[in-house]
Amino acid sequence: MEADLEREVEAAAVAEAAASNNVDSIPSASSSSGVPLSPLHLVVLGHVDAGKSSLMGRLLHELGLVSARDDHKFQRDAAAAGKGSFAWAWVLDERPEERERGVTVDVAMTRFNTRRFAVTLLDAPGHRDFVPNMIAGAAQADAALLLVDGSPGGFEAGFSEGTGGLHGTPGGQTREHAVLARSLGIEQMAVVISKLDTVGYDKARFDTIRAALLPYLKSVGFKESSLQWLPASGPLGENLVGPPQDPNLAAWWTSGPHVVGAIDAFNPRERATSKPLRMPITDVFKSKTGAIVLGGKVEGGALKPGSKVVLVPGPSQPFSVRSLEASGSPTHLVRAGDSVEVALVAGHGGGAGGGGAIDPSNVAAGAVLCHPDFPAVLVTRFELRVVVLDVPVPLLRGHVVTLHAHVAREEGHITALLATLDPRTGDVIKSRPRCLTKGQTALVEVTAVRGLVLEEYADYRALGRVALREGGRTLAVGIVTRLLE
Ligand SMILES: Nc1nc2c(ncn2[C@@H]2O[C@H](COP(=O)(O)OP(=O)(O)OP(=O)(O)O)[C@@H](O)[C@H]2O)c(=O)[nH]1
Repeated sequence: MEADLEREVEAAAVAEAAASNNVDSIPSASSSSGVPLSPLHLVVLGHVDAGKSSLMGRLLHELGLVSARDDHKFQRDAAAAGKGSFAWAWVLDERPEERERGVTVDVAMTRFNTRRFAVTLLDAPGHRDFVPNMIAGAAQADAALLLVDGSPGGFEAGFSEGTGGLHGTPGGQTREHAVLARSLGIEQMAVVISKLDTVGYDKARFDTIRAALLPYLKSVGFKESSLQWLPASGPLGENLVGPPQDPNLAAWWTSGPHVVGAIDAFNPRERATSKPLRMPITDVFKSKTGAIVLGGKVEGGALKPGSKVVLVPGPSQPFSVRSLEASGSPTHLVRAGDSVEVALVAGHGGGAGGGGAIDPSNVAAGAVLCHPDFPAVLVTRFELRVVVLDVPVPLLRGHVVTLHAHVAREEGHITALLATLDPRTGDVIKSRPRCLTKGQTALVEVTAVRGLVLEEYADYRALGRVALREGGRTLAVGIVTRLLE
């Protein structure tokens, strides 16, 4: 991202760390040897067919998390469907839906432990049509694996630039995912180059892809020191949990990390425990006992059974937390950074079937659970500092856009072009420009049709980032500088 955005991101990180009171060193899970584990939300990104699902499916198998029976079933079902080569992907892609759900943001979520982390894995779809789901996944993530197809022509397809003009084609998802991930707050990423078996594990191909991709990743705001690079193959099980076995790869990949090693090399995120409770909702369902259960990641604050909460937007009366689950296990405390399921009862006590005032089908993905004394506000007009991406035509006042913020999606339009800015100093270059073109940094005013839960970025990073999209393209990404209405 541009230098000013970068600075703000860093300043906010320092402020957040200072405010977090060190409650954060309390771990929420421990490894088999009793070593405390930090939570890590990891999103897997990459162009369609880059090998994301196969890699993660095989990794779960290598970690012993897929039973032999399921393994067999996936191979058999995938083969029967004429998609034998997709068998590993089915581990993640084929999830039975047992519960009666209201909203679900369609990002496959799986948990596993590494030596240092209790990982919540978010497998985001690579197809362009599913970029909104990818945004929801990346918005919750602390780090990313970016899968890049190393086969002949594969990298080039994913890294293609869009063609300009109104009817031009958008660029590959390697580009779009990288810029979105960075703008949604992901600072550390491991680039995993897959399918090198198709070129005999040619080191030159690995080096060429790295040389082409690194300048781009730096230009969108990743620091070189926060990037890792490694080869791996999901279907062939190469370099996932141990050193490569194929002699052609082992010949030159001698001291670099394998996938699990790269995950363990990420830094844990500071937990914003001292901030007001904010939990954007990704999932709503009724438990077997009839209680309303909300799923999502706690971005700030903490919760325990008995805590009073409100849903914004939602019914005005508070609810009580009846029980909590984190990483699939019941718990008495959840804090910023945890992925949780919160069972609610009506605030005045309720019964087993309490919380009935929330109808699962009426909860929008992106509603936010808050403390009743510090509720979030629903905003319809706000100011954004944006970087304009690969727009087919210049952006004008009145431009209709889809707004993506944390896991929320809402229709809106650009109500004013306030100024173009110097990306380094933030100084105004031109007030009230007539249009915005690719690469410009600008201050714009945006109106949302129905309202979004947003925070000013300086106050609350996780709820202060917005992406503007239209017709399958990301037009601009930015941070919320002022809430106006
Ligand atoms: N030869 C080879 N094929 C691979 C490798 N990784 C994945 N594939 C194949 O590539 C195809 C796509 O793999 P997926 O894992 O479904 O790709 P994806 O990135 O999850 O795809 P989307 O979720 O649709 O974006 C499948 O046929 C895989 O078997 C690899 O390292 N080598």
